[in-house]
Amino acid sequence: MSTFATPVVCAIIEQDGLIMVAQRPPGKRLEGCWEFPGGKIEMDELPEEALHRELFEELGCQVEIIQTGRPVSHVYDWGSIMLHPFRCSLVEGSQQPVAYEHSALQWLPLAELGGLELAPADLPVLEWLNQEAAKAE
Ligand SMILES: Nc1nc2c([nH]c(=O)n2[C@@H]2O[C@H](COP(=O)(O)OP(=O)(O)OP(=O)(O)O)[C@@H](O)[C@H]2O)c(=O)[nH]1
Repeated sequence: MSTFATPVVCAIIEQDGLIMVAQRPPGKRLEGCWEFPGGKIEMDELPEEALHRELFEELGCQVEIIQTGRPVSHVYDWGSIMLHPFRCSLVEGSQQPVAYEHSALQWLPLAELGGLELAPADLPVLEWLNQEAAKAE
């Protein structure tokens, strides 16, 4: 197995106190798991550029970045990823997200995300979100 970690971006899209999660479709790795939308960073692409591209392709929406999280690494049996998380909001006038590539989308309060079957790499991201929410209280 390669020791190179595939760089991936994900967006935590927040709206009216809720967070959007997307369900991975059948036939893909981690089928049925919930994730934050995003995807692999292409060669010569900045993480932020990948984020905007992936969200437009997958959900047809445009976002602005509220906060950049520390990248987290995770080793799957098929290889490693380095996941770059970004807290985002929809820009004014953006289309509401549409599940062009996922099985389903849902908007949930942060406290309910822990009850989902999340992609394992997302657990430290959830921890970060909980820390940020605690700071904001
Ligand atoms: N987009 C996204 N991907 C994630 C998250 N957490 C996580 O482990 N991943 C993994 O990071 C990779 C993201 O690449 P992708 O979204 O372009 O994946 P893909 O299904 O087209 O490719 P793949 O089937 O080759 O993995 C996937 O292997 C996915 O399982 C997440 O929150 N968002």
